[in-house]
Amino acid sequence: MRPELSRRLAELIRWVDPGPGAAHLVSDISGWWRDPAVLADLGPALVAPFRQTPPTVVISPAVTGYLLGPLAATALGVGFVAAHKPHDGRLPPGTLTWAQSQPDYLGRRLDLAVRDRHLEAGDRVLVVDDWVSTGAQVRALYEICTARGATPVGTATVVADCPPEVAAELRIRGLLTRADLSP
Ligand SMILES: O=P(O)(O)OC[C@H]1O[C@H](OP(=O)(O)OP(=O)(O)O)[C@H](O)[C@@H]1O
Repeated sequence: MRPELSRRLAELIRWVDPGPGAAHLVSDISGWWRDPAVLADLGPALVAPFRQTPPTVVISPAVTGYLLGPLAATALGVGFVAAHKPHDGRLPPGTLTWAQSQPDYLGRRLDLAVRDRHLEAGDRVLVVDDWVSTGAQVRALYEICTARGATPVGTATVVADCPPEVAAELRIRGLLTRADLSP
């Protein structure tokens, strides 16, 4: 099942020219959600490496992470926590824990925020995202978990496009690497 899923994930990516001045093509991964077999298989495949040390909750950053995190959480039978990227002065309600990321793949230092009441001391947290490049956003989420007294157990991602030492340090497990993809 795993090689078939990997092949379909790679097939379904489209590469798009984002417009004038762009240095390279960007990926359009919307096809992953349009394919019913991929949609059914993604959650179980993402969480498989983490079943022996079961997480108590899944967390994902806005916005594409919100599409994948609940699939992974459902596969594990645990809940899901949304990590917001506040913009336009709009914040989620309630008491929040924040972290600012290191420069991400676009050089952005992003603020990430999680509602305190959804992460508890003792939670074992699995981060889920579609694509990890520098690991900056993952690292910020690990900081939030630690600040709440929770333990990040690792990151499940579709594409682990980060240096091996980053993947090892942050315990990132991906279904694909850049080498699996084109161009
Ligand atoms: O490893 P990093 O350098 O931190 O980059 C990876 C992150 O960047 C992308 O999200 P983006 O912030 O572009 O938001 P999106 O999901 O709305 O596309 C991607 O979905 C990851 O969350």
